[in-house]
Amino acid sequence: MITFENVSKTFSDGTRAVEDFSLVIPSRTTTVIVGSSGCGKTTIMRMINRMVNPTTGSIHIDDDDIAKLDPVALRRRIGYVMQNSGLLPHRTVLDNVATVPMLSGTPKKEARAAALDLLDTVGLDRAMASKYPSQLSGGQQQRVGVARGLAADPNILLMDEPFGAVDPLVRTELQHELRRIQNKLAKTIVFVTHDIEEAFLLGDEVVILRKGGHIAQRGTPAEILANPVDDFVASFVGADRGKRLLNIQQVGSRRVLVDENGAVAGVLAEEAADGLGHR
Ligand SMILES: Nc1ncnc2c1ncn2[C@@H]1O[C@H](COP(=O)(O)OP(=O)(O)OP(=O)(O)O)[C@@H](O)[C@H]1O
Repeated sequence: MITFENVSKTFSDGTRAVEDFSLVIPSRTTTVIVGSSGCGKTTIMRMINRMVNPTTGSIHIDDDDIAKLDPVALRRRIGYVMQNSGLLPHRTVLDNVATVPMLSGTPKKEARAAALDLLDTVGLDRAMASKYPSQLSGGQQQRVGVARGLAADPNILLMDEPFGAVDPLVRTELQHELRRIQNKLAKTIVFVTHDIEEAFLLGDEVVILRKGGHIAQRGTPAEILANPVDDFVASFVGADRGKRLLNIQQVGSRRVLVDENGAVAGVLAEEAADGLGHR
């Protein structure tokens, strides 16, 4: 569990990035922090591993006040995946993944063997192990980035717009891959994005921010969609434009769901079961 208590951050140039932010992030679930550019998402995330220190307030990981922990040791036990993978260009894929465990004292052979297993976990062919980052596609680089984030077997994984720079098809693939990995590993994932679709797909809990890190609403995707608390949230999730409204349309003996443009979104599950399962 990660607890923010009345956390504020004012940068040295006077920018008040985050004002009085309080949040409890439950363990072993994915919490997505979503909001427009500049609302403070990255600042909030970076305070968890002390890449940024709060001006006031406190952050606890379970019972530990992180201000009292050594930042380097803290960073080594928290996975971090960023938008442009941040891979070391002159190291192979395998060594990029094995580096952090080795810095923490894992013997080289063991770290490399674990890194190969991690390539399997993130869906990368082991043949990629000896390649250099520049020889990989953007999507493959992000997979390596995820493997590297998981390499120290951290309880907490911070992900800062990790799929923001890849094309939409690969992005969808990576999002589904992350769901698969999370179903298996159950880490405490804090994921930052400006994309509400991504937030709803990945988040067990979604936290929608306004500027200054003010929480507009938090809840499960279903709770937020069913009851946007105000016009800001309704607009952010597209509910105000009827974007989320599905209509039931009769097609022969079945009913399908269509979106606001009349495009087919799916079929009701019990009818699909009747129609497809009991033929
Ligand atoms: N090192 C810094 N010094 C001064 N101001 C900063 C610094 N880092 C961030 N800021 C400012 O703090 C505010 C919040 O920035 P932050 O990067 O947390 O937002 P964000 O929601 O992650 O935005 P984006 O989606 O564009 O990355 C912005 O106004 C930003 O310009």
